[in-house]
Amino acid sequence: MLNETNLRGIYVPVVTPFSLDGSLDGIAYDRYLLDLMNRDIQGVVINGTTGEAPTVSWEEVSELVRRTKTIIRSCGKQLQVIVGTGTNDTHSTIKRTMQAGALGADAALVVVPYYSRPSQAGIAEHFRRVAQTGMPVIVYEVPYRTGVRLSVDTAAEILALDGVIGMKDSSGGIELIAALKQLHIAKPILCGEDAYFLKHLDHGAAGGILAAANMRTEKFIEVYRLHLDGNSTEAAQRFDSLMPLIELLFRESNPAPLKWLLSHQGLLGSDTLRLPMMPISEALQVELAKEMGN
Ligand SMILES: O=C(O)C1=N[C@H](C(=O)O)C[C@H](O)C1
Repeated sequence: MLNETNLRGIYVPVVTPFSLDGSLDGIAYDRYLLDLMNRDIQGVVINGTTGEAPTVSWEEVSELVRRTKTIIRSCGKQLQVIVGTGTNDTHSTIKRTMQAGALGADAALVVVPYYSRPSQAGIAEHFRRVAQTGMPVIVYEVPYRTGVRLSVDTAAEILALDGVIGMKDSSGGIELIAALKQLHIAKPILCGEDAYFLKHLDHGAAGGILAAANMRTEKFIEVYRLHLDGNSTEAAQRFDSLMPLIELLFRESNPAPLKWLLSHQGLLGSDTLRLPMMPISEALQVELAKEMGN
C-alpha cells in the first residue's frame, strides 16, 4: 500500500490500448507494460486522463489492473499501482475505490468531482467519505477539465484527512503548490502538468505523474534525481531538452499524440482512440517523428 512517505518519484500514467474495432487490446497492453518494466519508475497510474478514463468501463479497468499486477509479479518488480477511481458521483467513487483495493491497487487517484460544479463543502465531503474506505487516496486537482477549482483552504482541509496521502497537482500553475507549502502541508504533492515539472520540484513537489515520461523516461528520472541532489542547474538543462517533446505531446488532446507515438514505435498495435477523442493531425505526426528521430 502507498502512504505519504513512499509517494514520491516518477510515475507513468499508462495509455489504454484499443484494437482497430475499439475493443480493449490486452495483448498490446502487456507488450507496452513489459517495456515499461525495464525502466526505473516508481509506479504506474491506470485509468488516469492518459488512460482515457471517460470512455473506459470499470470492467476494462479491472482487467488492466489484473494484467498489470501479473506482469509486475512475473518481472519480480515492486512497482506501485495507482488506479483512477474518481467519478462525479460520491457513491460510485466509493464503490470503485473499494473495488480497486480488492484488486490489489496500492492507492486510488480520485479526481475532484467534475461537471456538477459542487460547492467547496461538497467537494470536501466527497473526499471525506472516499477517504473512509481505508484505501490510500491521492486527490487529483485538474480544474480545466473538472470545471471547478479547489480553494487553498479546501485543498488543505482535504489533505489533512486521514487516508488522503497526497495530491496530483494539474492546476496549471505554481500558485496552489506554493500556497500549500506556505501552510507547511507535509503530504506529498506530485506534479501532474508536465511543462511545470521543474517549477513544481522547485516548490517542493515530491515527483510527478507525467504522460510525457512514457517517452524519455530516464531523462525525467535524471531531472528528478539531479534536483533532489541539489544540482538544479543540470536539472534545468536536462528539463529544457525535454520541453520540445512535452510541447508536442500536449499540442493536441492528451493522450492522442502519445498513443500515435507508441504505435509508431511498434509498442501499440494502433493509435485507436474512443470518440470523441480523435487521432492527431498529419502535421503533428511529422513533428513528433522528427523530434523522436524516426
Ligand atoms: O493521466 C494522467 O493522469 C495525466 N493527466 C494530465 C492531463 O492530461 O490532464 C497530464 C499528465 O501528464 C498525466
